[in-house]
Amino acid sequence: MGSDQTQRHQLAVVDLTDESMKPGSEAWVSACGVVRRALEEDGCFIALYDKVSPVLCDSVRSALGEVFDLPLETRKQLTSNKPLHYYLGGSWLSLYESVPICNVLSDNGCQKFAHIMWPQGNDRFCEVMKEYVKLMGGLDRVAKRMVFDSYGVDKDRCDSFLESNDYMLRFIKYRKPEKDESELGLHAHSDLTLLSLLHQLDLGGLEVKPKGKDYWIEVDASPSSFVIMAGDSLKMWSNGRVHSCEHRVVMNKAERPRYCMGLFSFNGKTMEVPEELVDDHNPLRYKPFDNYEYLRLWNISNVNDPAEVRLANYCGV
Ligand SMILES: O=C(O)CCC(=O)C(=O)O
Ligand SMILES: [Fe+2]
Repeated sequence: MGSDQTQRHQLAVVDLTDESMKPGSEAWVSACGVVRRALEEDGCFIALYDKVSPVLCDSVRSALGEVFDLPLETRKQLTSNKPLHYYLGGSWLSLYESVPICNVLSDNGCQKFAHIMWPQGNDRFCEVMKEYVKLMGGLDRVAKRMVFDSYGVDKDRCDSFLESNDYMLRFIKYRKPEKDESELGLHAHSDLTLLSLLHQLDLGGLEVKPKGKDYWIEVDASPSSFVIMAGDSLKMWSNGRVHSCEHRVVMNKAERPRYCMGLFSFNGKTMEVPEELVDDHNPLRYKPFDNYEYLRLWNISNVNDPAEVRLANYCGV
């Protein structure tokens, strides 16, 4: 281990602000290769994406503040019949807290959330969040199209897959640790998602462990970059080729609370490994997969299991 090794290993950066980045173009084909390698080796890459303007970022920071200024009892009202789509915090998550907007890309996702948080209404909040999640949703779609392209799965299949994707946005906050308290904001884990898009709008603290390595890479915070991570469900879809990104949050430099936004995607329909990803060298590893049933099986006793073990237990061939 050691800082030497860490410094030599840099996460891949893909510039999506580049106007020439259109499907089929040279820039696109080359970026698809970078994305595939990054997801297979590190489970993530950094997307530079300037569509979320500095003004919008400021408004999103204010929206985060507004959500966490509400009484705890109000924030805890966020429940859903979908597994893990509820308020998280307290107990073993001592510094971390997060509040979800479920079905956030549906027409009334933000309004439903705002209505529970502010029964008198909050039109400004809805306007800001709708604009923000539309842009983040666009980024998610570009990333998935790149993944499909890179494995030779065609656009129509990608479009029909995207239609059944379901999105949750989380407002995430970590309080500053007290003196003598652990600085671990969020323990090492991989997400159960297809993709997780993380926007460190404020302070850094996110760290990623590349596949098979024993060191962590710090991910710098920047309003114009997003961390795009593969979760267990994309690993399953890719027949195990994509690495479900191992990550954690460390609050060792924070003199104030840390805020972050996360867009998490799941699939609403049963998923199967595409035939393009199965051959003699890569025999089928997973049976058809129900994303929500998989979420339902998650619990505190398997939180530390590697994605590999969780997937093998749930849908291994
Ligand atoms: O706060 C972050 O940067 C990461 C959050 C995270 O990993 C999660 O909510 O699953
Ligand atoms: Fe995570």
